[in-house]
Amino acid sequence: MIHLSHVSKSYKTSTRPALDDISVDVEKGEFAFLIGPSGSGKSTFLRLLLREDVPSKGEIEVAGRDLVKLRRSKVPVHRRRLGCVFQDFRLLNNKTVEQNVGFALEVIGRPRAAINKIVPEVLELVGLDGKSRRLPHELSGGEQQRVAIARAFVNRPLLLLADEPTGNLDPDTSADIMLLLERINRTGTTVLMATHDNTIVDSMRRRVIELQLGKVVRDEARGVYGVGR
Ligand SMILES: Nc1ncnc2c1ncn2[C@@H]1O[C@H](COP(=O)(O)OP(=O)(O)OP(=O)(O)O)[C@@H](O)[C@H]1O
Repeated sequence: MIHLSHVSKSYKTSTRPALDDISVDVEKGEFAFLIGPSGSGKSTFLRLLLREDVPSKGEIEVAGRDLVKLRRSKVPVHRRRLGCVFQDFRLLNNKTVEQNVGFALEVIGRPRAAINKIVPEVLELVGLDGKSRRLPHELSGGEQQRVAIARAFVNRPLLLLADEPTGNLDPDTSADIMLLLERINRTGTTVLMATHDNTIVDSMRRRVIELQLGKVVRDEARGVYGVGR
């Protein structure tokens, strides 16, 4: 699903590369954590997968697409096959829950009848049935993140990228969000999650890819957050 081969990324204004000769493969259906201290390159990694940027060196393939050769005009089609969730939810504040989720289908031209059928199903999956008419500010942080996950999942993406999705949530709410991401993973969606949350990583015992100063320093099948911590 994700194939990186000898990928480096240098920013013009920075002396050391943000990513330095990274080779990583993530298979279809995997659930993997991307961890590492601030500045280790996690966001850069995710940005390359989204094709928000291109590597300075190396090869990247996501869902069978070569992202280095991908034409600019094909980038939106690539992004539609991915779902994204962020720490700050990024909902449309003037739209209701169902409109936020439905919008993801509208922009790809799905007919209204399909949207009206799919949105309630996905809201039920994320545990938000009954709250479809609320605005984001009428929801708790955990509920807002559920809306963001519903929106990311409504197109049935092959790959879900999550950048610190529990960063603004308390531990109990974070655990609920992780159950939801696991449920989504069980539908066959590959999940890659960047996080600083050691409790979550330690409790899930999934694959851990650890970056430090732009290099992969650990890649463990059932890892914990910190070795020996
Ligand atoms: N647009 C940019 N221009 C120049 N340097 C950048 C840019 N974006 C990131 N960097 C540098 O690249 C390195 C990796 O940053 P990145 O944001 O990928 O780390 P991170 O692991 O996501 O950190 P955090 O956990 O704080 O979000 C850092 O040294 C950062 O200063």
